[in-house]
Amino acid sequence: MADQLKIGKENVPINIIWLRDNCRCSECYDHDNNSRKITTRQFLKSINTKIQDYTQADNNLYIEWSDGHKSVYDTKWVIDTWTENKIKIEPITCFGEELEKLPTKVSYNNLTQKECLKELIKSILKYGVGIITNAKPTLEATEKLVRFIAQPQETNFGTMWTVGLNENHKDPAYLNGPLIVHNDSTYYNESTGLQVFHMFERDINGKGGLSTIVDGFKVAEILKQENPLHFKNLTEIEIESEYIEPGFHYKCKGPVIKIDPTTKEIYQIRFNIYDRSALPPSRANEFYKSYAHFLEILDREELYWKHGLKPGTVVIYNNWRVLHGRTSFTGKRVFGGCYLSMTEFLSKARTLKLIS
Ligand SMILES: C[N+](C)(C)CCCC[C@H](N)C(=O)O
Ligand SMILES: O=C(O)CCC(=O)C(=O)O
Repeated sequence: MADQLKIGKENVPINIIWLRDNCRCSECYDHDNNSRKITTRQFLKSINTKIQDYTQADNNLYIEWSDGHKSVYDTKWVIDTWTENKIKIEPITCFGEELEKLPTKVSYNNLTQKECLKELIKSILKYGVGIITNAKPTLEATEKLVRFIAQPQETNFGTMWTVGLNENHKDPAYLNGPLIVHNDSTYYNESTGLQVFHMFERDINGKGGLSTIVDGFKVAEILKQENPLHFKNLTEIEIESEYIEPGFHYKCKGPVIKIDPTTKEIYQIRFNIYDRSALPPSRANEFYKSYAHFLEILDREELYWKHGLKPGTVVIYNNWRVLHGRTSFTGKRVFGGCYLSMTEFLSKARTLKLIS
């Protein structure tokens, strides 16, 4: 017997073992707790069962199995799940100017409205950037607004953090030199998902200190167009990032461009010049040539959105996509913010039905 059953108007072929594995009857699945109920032994037996009989009626699929088990499925659910027909928001890759113009700006007071919160999250999913205006420039107010999305992530930098105010972290971010655009926490096993920045205090006579923002997905797209082999190398060759400070020693290996093995879509850029460790990459020559090409693209002016962070305006970046840096500066410059984990951010987007 064939190992597939063709169902629905379009005769979509569905794998039979998978069908049985995903029986949604109350014996196999606990709908109250959203979890499978089946025992190991039942599972091992179910692998070998065949379809005895089946009918399709009223948008349902009824199956009688060779071991006597009976299943009823919603036909559309089966087809959508098997074909991975998900609700999603495709990223739109941007040059610098677009990064400035396209992201949604939501006023702080409107965040209590579900539709406005959805607009903000949609913007982060689409462009990698979301902006909140009319916020009070304090760490407390920033925390309050961030919590509309998810709880801030506790890391070695704290939960809500400030930069420019007696910190004791030994990292160039806390000095006043220029920072080449990068992604943060490339050394964590799961890099932080979102990065929230809010300027609290800036010396009016201070020079520089502009934020530099680049869409990393755009850089990867350009690299792929210009040299598919360089692109492939950066999706395959793993490099290590490392971060050390008293009490902490993080290390994580991975490629610069992470792609989903099934969909082939890019889902993370892991680029940080400062935290790249000395561990030799495999295929070193190929790696360096490809990495140099990535850097050479990063030198192009048209990719940059350059702006001064302002008190009252909170900028949120997808740290798995957007690279951020800054120009060197003089004078007092105090900003704060936090990280949000990608896990929590995506969970929120799902509860708002923006993605599935
Ligand atoms: C954002 N905050 C100032 C808290 C931390 C900075 C972390 C800097 C580190 N080199 C990295 O890129 O991950
Ligand atoms: O000073 C800034 O604007 C950015 C600092 C930075 O890159 C960071 O904290 O990760």
